[in-house]
Amino acid sequence: MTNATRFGHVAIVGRPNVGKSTLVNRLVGQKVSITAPKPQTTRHRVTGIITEARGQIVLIDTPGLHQGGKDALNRQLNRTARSALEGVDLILFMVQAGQFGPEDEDVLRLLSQVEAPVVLVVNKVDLVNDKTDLLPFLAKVGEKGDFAEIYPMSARRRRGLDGLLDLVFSYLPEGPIGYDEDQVTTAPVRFMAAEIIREKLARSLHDELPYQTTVMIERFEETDRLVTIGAVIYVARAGQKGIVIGNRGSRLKVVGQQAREAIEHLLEKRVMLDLWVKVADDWADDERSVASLGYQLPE
Ligand SMILES: Nc1nc2c(ncn2[C@@H]2O[C@H](COP(=O)(O)OP(=O)(O)OP(=O)(O)O)[C@@H](O)[C@H]2O)c(=O)[nH]1
Repeated sequence: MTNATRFGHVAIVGRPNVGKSTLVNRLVGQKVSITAPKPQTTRHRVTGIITEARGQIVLIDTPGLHQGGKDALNRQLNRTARSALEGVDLILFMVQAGQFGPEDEDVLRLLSQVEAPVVLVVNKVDLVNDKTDLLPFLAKVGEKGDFAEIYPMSARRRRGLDGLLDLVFSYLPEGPIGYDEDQVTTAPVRFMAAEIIREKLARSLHDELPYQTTVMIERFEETDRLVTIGAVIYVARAGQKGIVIGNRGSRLKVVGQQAREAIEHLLEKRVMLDLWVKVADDWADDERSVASLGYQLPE
């Protein structure tokens, strides 16, 4: 018997809308707390850390599994996605039960270039009424790649979360945990605040959201009772500004209100949130501006 802990980095990849954020929130929300990327983790964008007695799982975000445009940002995102997948210990490739389309094929293609074991996570099984329908699907998608395991679950219904954690831990190498627990629980939340704002915006805009939208936190001041946050939503073109702001500011107001409430919930403190929308002129086509907005350019 050994009491050694396990520690490793795990990337969750999959086409948009498959349930990745839901899974991260469920895993992180249920087990510990949320963290922001530390300066030294330049290669990996950390979205959450799960700490248990048996070890620590660092969840990695892979921006850039986008399709479509061939502009600088898109190329950059794909490079970022590939480099984010280098050096991870495990990849969770998420698909939706009963669906495997061209977007899933694209993600799969990206995965063929990486070395880490890939677990095929089949999410939203709650949407499949007759579970016997699931078996042929699992068999079919299972043959599309070299998967270490196939794991059906439902992130939204919280079905299969504990099993997934067991599975993930079994793939992580033994080693000391990389983040101390204090740091995890008191970690900076600027990054999360930006993600929350972007998420509320995405929900409000549905498919209208231009993927070149970036949220930057420009001000973050915390006192015992109040957190004051100033954030800028950058859009690529002037025409998109109106979409984000909405009729007489209605959309921005709703997004701001929802984001504020979510951040208050996260911080357990009152939050003052100021949102601005700015046009970052053509930054999607300018690699230097892309870098200055937070995406790293490869050497
Ligand atoms: N029925 C069902 N819906 C789910 C499940 N998991 C996630 N969803 C829903 O699917 C939608 C998309 O989920 P997200 O977690 O935002 O998906 P995502 O993969 O992070 O999407 P992107 O951020 O666009 O890449 C949301 O409405 C979720 O509530 C599930 O297990 N069952």
